[in-house]
Amino acid sequence: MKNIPLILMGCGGVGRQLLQHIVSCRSLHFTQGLCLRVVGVGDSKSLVVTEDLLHEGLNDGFLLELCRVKSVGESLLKLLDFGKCQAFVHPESQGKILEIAFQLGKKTGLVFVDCSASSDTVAVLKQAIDMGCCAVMANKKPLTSTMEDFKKLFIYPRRIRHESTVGAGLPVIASLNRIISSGDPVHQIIGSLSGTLGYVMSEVEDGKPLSQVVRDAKSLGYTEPDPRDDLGGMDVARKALILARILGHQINLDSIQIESLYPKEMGPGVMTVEDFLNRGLLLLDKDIQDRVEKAASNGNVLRYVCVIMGSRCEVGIQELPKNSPLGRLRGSDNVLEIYTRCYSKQPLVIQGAGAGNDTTAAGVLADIVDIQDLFP
Ligand SMILES: NC(=O)C1=CN([C@@H]2O[C@H](COP(=O)(O)OP(=O)(O)OC[C@H]3O[C@@H](n4cnc5c(N)ncnc54)[C@H](OP(=O)(O)O)[C@@H]3O)[C@@H](O)[C@H]2O)C=CC1
Ligand SMILES: N[C@@H](CC=O)C(=O)O
Repeated sequence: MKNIPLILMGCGGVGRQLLQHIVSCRSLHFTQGLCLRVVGVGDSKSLVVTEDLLHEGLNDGFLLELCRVKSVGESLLKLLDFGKCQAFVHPESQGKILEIAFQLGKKTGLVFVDCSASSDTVAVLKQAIDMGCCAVMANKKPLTSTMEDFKKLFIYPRRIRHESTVGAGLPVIASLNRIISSGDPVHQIIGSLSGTLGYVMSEVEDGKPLSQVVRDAKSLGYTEPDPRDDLGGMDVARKALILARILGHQINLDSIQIESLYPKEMGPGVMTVEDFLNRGLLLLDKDIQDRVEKAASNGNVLRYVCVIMGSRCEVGIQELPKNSPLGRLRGSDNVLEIYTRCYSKQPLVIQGAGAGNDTTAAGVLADIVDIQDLFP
């Protein structure tokens, strides 16, 4: 039986869904000769760790209780009542995480799973990789900081997986990597890569106000913790940057042209998330409705589109024929068209659900299972 120990950073919507997938796939993994052993789970404030790091993971009852505790907004420390764990609070927890990486990295290949939405994890991930650990990420921020960080994270490319950073569970990164490995040059990528903006556009087309639709997208688990990351185009820009960097372009976020759907006066430094959701969005309803109606009068729809051509990346709204591949998209679906030498007239097309906790966590789980060859 292959034993894959992992430590989960972030137990919000995606992280908790991942734990539930791990528990419900126990017998499937058993038939595949695999056992995923969750040795620790952390959030922004604390960390819970199994008592016997070398031999035992947190048991399934504990993991399900953890999901319950976090889903009602309680602290991980509450789990001390459940027994069989040690708990640490920040900043002590950071030191503990690195101690575990040092203890288990070379010996077991411990997988760091980043389901946080934080930039802070990059430092831990880089050190953990240096200590022999693997990394699986849904979090885009570590891959979109400096080029130096990006290179350090990929110093052992076999040990890092991040399928869910682009298109959630869709096989975007795997397909692109196969194209690159085969030496087939990528000429252009065009896509609609935001589940939130896809959902927003198609619901506004159906006559619903933007303010309501964004709140719905948040409760469906499509948005980033701050939905302005989605509406401002930053989340799509991060995905574009990840794709461009995989293609070998050494660029940064500031080289990407980004169109925002909200003005600077509603930015994070000015309004809280709650204020934006309750007050700011209402002020945007009319403008977006007018734009959608104007496009409809031309037989068109609005889509938030990402274009990568060489090292040039742009993300923004385009008015497109209703019957085009991007125009036909509904709900949170993403679509990506990859044009290469082999796929020149007809692009390789990847389409399907592009957001949501279930599909994203499934993508993370598949990544963890995919690196099993590295484990004894
Ligand atoms: N939802 C989706 O459809 C998709 C999401 N993703 C990505 O998945 C990630 C998670 O998203 P989601 O679950 O919705 O986000 P949530 O906001 O629901 O959860 C984020 C979690 O990360 C924790 N956290 C914050 N900072 C740190 C830190 N420094 N160390 C450890 N944990 C930390 C938070 O802690 P606390 O509980 O204390 O706040 C929380 O538990 C994001 O990066 C997102 O971009 C990717 C593809 C699709
Ligand atoms: N907020 C993102 C989630 C996936 O990355 C989106 O809406 O696409």
